[in-house]
Amino acid sequence: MEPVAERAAVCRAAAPVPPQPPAPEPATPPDATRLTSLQLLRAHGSGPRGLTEDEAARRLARHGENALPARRRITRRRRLLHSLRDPFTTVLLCLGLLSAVVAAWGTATVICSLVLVSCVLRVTGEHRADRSVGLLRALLPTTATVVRRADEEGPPQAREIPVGEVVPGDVVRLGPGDLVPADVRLLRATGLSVHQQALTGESAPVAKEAVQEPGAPPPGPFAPPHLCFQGSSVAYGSATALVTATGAATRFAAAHRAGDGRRFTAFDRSVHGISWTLIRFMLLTPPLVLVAGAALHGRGLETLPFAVAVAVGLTPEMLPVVVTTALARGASRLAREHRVIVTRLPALHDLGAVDVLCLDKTGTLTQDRPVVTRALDAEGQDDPEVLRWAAANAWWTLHLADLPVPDALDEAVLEAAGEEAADGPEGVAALPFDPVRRLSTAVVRTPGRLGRHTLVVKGAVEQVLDRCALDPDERERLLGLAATEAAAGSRLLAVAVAERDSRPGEWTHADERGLTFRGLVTFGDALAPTAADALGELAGRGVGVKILTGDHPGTAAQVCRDLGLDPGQVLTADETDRLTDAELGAVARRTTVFARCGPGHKARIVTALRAGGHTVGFLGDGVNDLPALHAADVGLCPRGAVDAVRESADVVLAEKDLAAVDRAITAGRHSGGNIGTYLRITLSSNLGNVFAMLATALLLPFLPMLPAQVLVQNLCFDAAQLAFAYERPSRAVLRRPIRLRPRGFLRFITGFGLINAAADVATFGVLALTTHGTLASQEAFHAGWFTENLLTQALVMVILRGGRHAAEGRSTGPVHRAALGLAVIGVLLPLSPLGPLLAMGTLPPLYYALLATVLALYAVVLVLARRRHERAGGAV
Ligand SMILES: Nc1ncnc2c1ncn2[C@@H]1O[C@H](COP(=O)(O)OP(=O)(O)OP(=O)(O)O)[C@@H](O)[C@H]1O
Ligand SMILES: [Mg+2]
Repeated sequence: MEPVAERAAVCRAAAPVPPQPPAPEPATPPDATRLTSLQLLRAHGSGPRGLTEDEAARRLARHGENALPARRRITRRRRLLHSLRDPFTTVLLCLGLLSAVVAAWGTATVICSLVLVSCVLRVTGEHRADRSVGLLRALLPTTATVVRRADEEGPPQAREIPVGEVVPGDVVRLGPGDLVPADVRLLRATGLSVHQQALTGESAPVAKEAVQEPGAPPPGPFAPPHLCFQGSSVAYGSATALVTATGAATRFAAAHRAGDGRRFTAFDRSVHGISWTLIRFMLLTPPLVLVAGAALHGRGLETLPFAVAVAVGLTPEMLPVVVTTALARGASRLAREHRVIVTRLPALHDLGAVDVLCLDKTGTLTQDRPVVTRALDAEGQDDPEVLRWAAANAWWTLHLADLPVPDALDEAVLEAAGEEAADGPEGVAALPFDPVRRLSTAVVRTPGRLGRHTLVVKGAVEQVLDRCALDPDERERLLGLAATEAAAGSRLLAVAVAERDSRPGEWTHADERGLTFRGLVTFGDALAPTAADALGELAGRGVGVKILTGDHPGTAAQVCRDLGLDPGQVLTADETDRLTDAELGAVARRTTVFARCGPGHKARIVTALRAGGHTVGFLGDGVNDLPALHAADVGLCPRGAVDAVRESADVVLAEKDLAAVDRAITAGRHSGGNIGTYLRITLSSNLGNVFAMLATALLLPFLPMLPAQVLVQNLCFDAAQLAFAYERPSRAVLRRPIRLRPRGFLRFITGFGLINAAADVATFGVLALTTHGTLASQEAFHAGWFTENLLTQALVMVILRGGRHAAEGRSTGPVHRAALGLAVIGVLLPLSPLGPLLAMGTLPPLYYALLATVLALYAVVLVLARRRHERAGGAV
């Protein structure tokens, strides 16, 4: 390939604006929308030959680092505010306020301390997790190509620099898959389209062009066609542009300072869905207790602190802490052991829930190292002339469109053509490849015929044939020829040409018609070595794999067969276009291979699968995969993916290796499984306690527990349950997608909650018996109830934890140790000096003996219920 410096020289020769002497940078930013290109270059103290390195360094010191949107840090203050806005925290604070209003200062203080502890733990946890994500992200540097000079007299050199070092006034080059590093004004553009989804929500790429003297801009901050913005990326085409604003001064930063524009993912659907159900429960509890107290015992507002405490008892305050800790631990283990980087923590949970994984073919199932195997004419006979035309197309689209690097197919064509590629006819224009049209076109001077130009078009067979002058039979025959080649697993490019009179004006897509078909170039692309095994592993883990490719249906199907995956009936993107979203959802469920997909098709299929209730992961590396990556619950890409893809992926793999996806999914299930177990266990016992307390509150002439006791008990539970973040789940948990389905989940927590409540009520009977039926000693009752609650909680943790230690019959493990601690506190606290402080009395020894019997029975019932639940297919 031609060295970068030479290409910079080409750029200089073609640039319409003469070099400018350096001018000082303006105090206020010039108007990039209205000024002419020349005025704007001058206003920025720059020129088409770029800044000098010294000037760029000065500007970097003045303007600061050009941080990309996804990489901007969240401050601790913002994080704290965010955690206070968490629904549970809000409800807890309201309950605290309510307690303060009725002067229940003890309850109010305990609630506020709970909120404080959970917020502090959460903020520090998230901060630490984010810092490590940030450090890992730093291992994935994103670069921009700038044109700069060593000094005033030096020649312009195009070179890659970290995006953070781009400054206003820099001249940058953009190619397919590049992130737009800052806000820029286009100086020149060829077939440029950009994805502005992060800015405008619009998923289709938007065409952009250089306008030397702009008129009135269209409405909307991101609409001007001659401006591109940080936060967008190049879909296809190329450009040279002037940087007008960086970092916090960009329009994206201004528009998004307020919100973070997150999408709704599987994590939100499950954890948040459950949270809201609980909050409704919580809000219902205090009025219920008050009404019952008033109706049965004629109590008034004095019951309120108890009612509030019961509602607090229901809250899983530690949920955000357990979630963050479990995810952060999983993410750091993945990075350490498998070099897989999770760039958005909740994505790890979603990864554990993935039941459909969509893949592109090239580079994932195959190595994306295509090698030309044949060049054949329309009759299927070898014809080197076809390769020469393909090479002329590849060479001139690469050079005239300023593409930084050739794509893999072009590279293979140039490699196969060798010296001939450079010695071919001289090019005059190029329309670079775009994955929607699946074509690239170059216009060259016709060899030996003055005043004549030849249009050389190469691309997908169907698209090329559509532009050829052919009768339908011939077209069918040529499609058949291509299908035969594809059926052997080859990738294909069709080549067609047309001779035209030379002309001064621009060449456009409209010129690509009436072509003469010249033939096909076929490519071999070896299978990825680990793909076959990984596909088997994924199937074994209950993950359905779907291939979404831009390639020929025959090629895609054969690659699947070679890997031992049954392609079934291949669906082409044209066929999906004829289906409604609902129909596509149904068809997508049973289809494995989708061929000839453009970027929009890939995204639509992913969306249809998600709408059908699947949690979808998407793995891709090309710019044509970007919309689908955005549409999926989890976007994955290899480290070598184009910048735009890597910057928006949730999970970045060290290599293009499907086996790494399998490991990442396992890690996701590990963390997701722990979060699920935590939620199930915590909520079922919380709910059980609330049921029991409500029931006994109706029967007893006094409160079954004092508010302070409820809250201390709650604190003990919370501390013990942090252990779930550290547990190693059993292999059974890792065998299928982890999904918290709110309905099944609620059934679990009410079922096990009722068993828990039954144990509590049995204890109530025991207490009645041991205190000789008088129930006179309230303090003894409270102590007995407290001990029983903590012991049953410890039992539930051990029996329902489903951890590896449980499954493998071993007795150590974080949850086990925490349960033991809880049990010890449950027995000893009422007997310690703290007991009388919390108004707990001593119990007769007989109570402990009877309690042991209740607990033994409870354990048996729990084990039986767990078995039944597992037989019914439920997760523990
Ligand atoms: N440089 C190119 N010039 C012309 N046509 C091309 C070029 N690259 C690809 N094509 C055509 O476009 C088709 C689709 O390519 P695209 O890059 O969209 O998908 P892909 O990367 O092959 O597949 P996947 O989506 O599995 O990664 C190819 O099958 C080929 O026919
Ligand atoms: Mg691709």
